Amino acid sequence: MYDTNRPEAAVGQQDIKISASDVQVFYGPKQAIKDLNVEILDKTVTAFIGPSGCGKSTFLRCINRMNDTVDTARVEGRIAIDGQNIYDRGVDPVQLRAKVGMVFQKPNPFPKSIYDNVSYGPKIHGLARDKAQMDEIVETALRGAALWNEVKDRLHEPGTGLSGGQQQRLCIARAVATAPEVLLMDEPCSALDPIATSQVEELIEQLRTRFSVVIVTHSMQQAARVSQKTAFFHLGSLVEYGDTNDIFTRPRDSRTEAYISGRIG
Ligand SMILES: Nc1ncnc2c1ncn2[C@@H]1O[C@H](COP(=O)(O)OP(=O)(O)OP(=O)(O)O)[C@@H](O)[C@H]1O
Repeated sequence: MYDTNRPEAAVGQQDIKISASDVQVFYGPKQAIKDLNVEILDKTVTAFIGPSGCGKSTFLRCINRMNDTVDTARVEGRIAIDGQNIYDRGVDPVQLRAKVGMVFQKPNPFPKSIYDNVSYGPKIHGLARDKAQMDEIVETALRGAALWNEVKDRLHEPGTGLSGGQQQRLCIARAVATAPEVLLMDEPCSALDPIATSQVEELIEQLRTRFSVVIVTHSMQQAARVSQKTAFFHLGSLVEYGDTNDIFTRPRDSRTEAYISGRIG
């Protein structure tokens, strides 16, 4: 039913990058995530799938503490990156977000030039000594986001003047410019046409050679194409997590089976 003919051979014994234990998330009195435990691997694409409102984005946003910005949100439990609990008092969320980048559903470039969009993060984190080094960071990030050739002659034009697909790759360049270790993507292709979607999917395949990529997607075809691991969420619980191939061909839980066969959703 789904194309699961992906480079499985490339999935070996990767290290655990993110480890979540007994995570509960509340918005006011309402519980959005219940008793979540999961280990997400380095250099792997992990897809979060499940019906609308099941908590995929909520959990994704816990991984870089974006939920700190929601007044009513409360996160309990432990989420560790390389063994360090990101909710420890000493962790600075701004530093954390440089290490754990995020790309949103709707491309959201700053109202600045293409160059400034990409140099913004490196600038606030002091990653460049001088202009020459910043130029290099910007070029590397744009190349890494497969956008350099399209924009190299218009770096000082507004990022908002690019097409939707180019804007999303610009947002990916902006996220990769701070040399993150994890990239979180919340339905990154939902506003893109099929050509731009396949460019972003090809990019995801390249990005995972460098870091851990976690993607929320409503498209099961996309999850099957881009991910090696899949987590199925339902009503705030992580129901099933495993190799993407197994989830789509031999789901263990009847709720997963019902979702992938289109009976719930
Ligand atoms: N800022 C918020 N305040 C209150 N409740 C929220 C907030 N954000 C999400 N929720 C609730 O938390 C639950 C999980 O939402 P979440 O957005 O994580 O689900 P999702 O699986 O990503 O959904 P979708 O696929 O529709 O994007 C839902 O019941 C939602 O209404």
